[in-house]
Amino acid sequence: MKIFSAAQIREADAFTIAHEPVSSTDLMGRAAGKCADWLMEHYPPSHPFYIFCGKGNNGGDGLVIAQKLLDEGYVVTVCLLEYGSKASEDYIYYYRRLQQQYAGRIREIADVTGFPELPPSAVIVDAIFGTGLNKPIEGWLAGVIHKINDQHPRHTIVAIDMPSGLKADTSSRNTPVIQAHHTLSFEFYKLAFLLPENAAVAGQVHILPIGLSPEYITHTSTRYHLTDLDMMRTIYMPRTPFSHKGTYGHALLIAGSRGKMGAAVLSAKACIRVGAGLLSCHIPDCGYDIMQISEPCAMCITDELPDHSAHFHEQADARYKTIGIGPGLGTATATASSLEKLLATYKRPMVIDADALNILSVYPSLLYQVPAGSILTPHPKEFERLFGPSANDVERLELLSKQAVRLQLYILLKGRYTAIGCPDGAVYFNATGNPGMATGGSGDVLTGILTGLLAQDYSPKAAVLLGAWIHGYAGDLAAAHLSQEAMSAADIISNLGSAFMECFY
Ligand SMILES: NC(=O)C1=CN([C@@H]2O[C@H](COP(=O)(O)OP(=O)(O)OC[C@H]3O[C@@H](n4cnc5c(N)ncnc54)[C@H](OP(=O)(O)O)[C@@H]3O)[C@@H](O)[C@H]2O)[C@@H](O)CC1
Ligand SMILES: Nc1ncnc2c1ncn2[C@@H]1O[C@H](COP(=O)(O)OP(=O)(O)O)[C@@H](O)[C@H]1O
Ligand SMILES: [K+]
Repeated sequence: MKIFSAAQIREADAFTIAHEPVSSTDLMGRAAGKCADWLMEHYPPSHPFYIFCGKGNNGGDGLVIAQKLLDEGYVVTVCLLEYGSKASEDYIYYYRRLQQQYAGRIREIADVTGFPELPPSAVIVDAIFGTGLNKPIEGWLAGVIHKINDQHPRHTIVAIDMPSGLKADTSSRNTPVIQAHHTLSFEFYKLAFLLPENAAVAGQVHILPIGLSPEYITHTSTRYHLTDLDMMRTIYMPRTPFSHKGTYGHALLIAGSRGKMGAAVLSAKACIRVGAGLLSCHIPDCGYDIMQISEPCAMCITDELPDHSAHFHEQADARYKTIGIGPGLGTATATASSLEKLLATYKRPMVIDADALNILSVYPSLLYQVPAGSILTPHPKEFERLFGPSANDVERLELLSKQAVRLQLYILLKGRYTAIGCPDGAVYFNATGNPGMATGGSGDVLTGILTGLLAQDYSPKAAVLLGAWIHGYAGDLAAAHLSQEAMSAADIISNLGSAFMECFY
């Protein structure tokens, strides 16, 4: 799914109005009508509604919602915020209609003292500002936003299109924003919903299709995308009947050190579970029994050193379709030196994670030696060590995209919506996964998955998109069976089979 900017959403709106054709008044009626239907499906008429409206088209949506709820017998109070701006034409149209039938339900608020007392079980609808927000909210309007947020523990807050105060494409850090329980957003995810810094504001996001022009959507390009199952089904490659283990590639995993062999085992298991043909693991001598017993499907090469690895560059030759390096590896000087030698000779796309990334952040010139098309998988702290700090999440995404282009790498920045920067500048957000995956070892599993997919001849782009998806999907199945609390990284691996079955069989 493409993620459009506020300006592109306005264009989509105008294109639809011109080409469907449909009047802008009717498009508002259609869009807001969907919200009213959603509200009536989720809240019976025993809930009194308080609908706060600005004077633009977001406010117009609020007026349409009010009219529909009142027509259906709901108890509605419409709070019009009078902040001096000129009302939009569609707002005026729907205001007149509401005024004719339900004048008694309308209140004007021009000051925070006009904020109503809310009865128990009231539902607040935030139709103050949407994608037309053009400056931070200040003065008494900010007071209203705070008053609404004060109700958060007692009353449900449903935002229309955007929580008011939230900017669609730029950071809204340290500005007043509605904290909604639900956001009913039209047609598209907005970038703002996917940023960790906005975790507290949008609540559950529900995308309501409103029939914006499919032609505009298809032909307009965007930097940001959200992955979905349809996209994954175009990427997934079923195994072929006459194939053999050679068809699916021989991967080399370089991982583990004393006390961190678990990371290597988790990666190895995941690599095998996504279908790599063969897996060899380069591990320190102390890990030999651990690996052989834990994962009999993997072959082992032990380093000359007992506790960490420093000779893996001697192994890393063209026999291997790809290499995954980093989980539990340690950052000893000898390990760093072996990584430097490996990067000087091995030229196929590989997966670089954890301690291998930490080594790169200490020796940044090595970043230029990483084979083009390789996948780096930093969590936010590792990303900052590699590429420096950012003032906010939007700037960090811009940095992600810029570095992916500059280095011609895929950079997978982990999080709730893992963001994948591509060498062409595009950024894909992964839609699967849950907080149960915030547990040691989840990232090691991801490294194994990505390595296993690259081994099978998935292109780096296909591997990184599918890998992030199936990792999160398996995590979601694990959480559904076990709870987010009880699941472990090993349970992500156990659920990879069901994830493939559900998504692709
Ligand atoms: N996507 C679609 O296709 C469809 C979209 N639709 C809806 O349209 C919405 C966008 O509507 P929009 O463009 O009229 O802007 P909106 O968010 O109402 O804000 C404008 C108002 O806010 C004011 N204002 C802004 N910032 C302010 C501030 N900080 N402090 C104070 N005032 C501020 C601004 O005042 P001004 O600056 O002009 O004086 C003006 O009054 C969109 O989110 C969706 O809900 C549907 O109806 C139909 C299909
Ligand atoms: N709240 C969350 N929602 C979705 N995915 C999550 C969440 N928290 C963590 N994850 C995923 O779990 C993995 C954690 O990786 P990482 O931090 O490297 O863990 P570790 O180093 O312990 O293996 C990442 O793929 C990340 O996207
Ligand atoms: K809103």
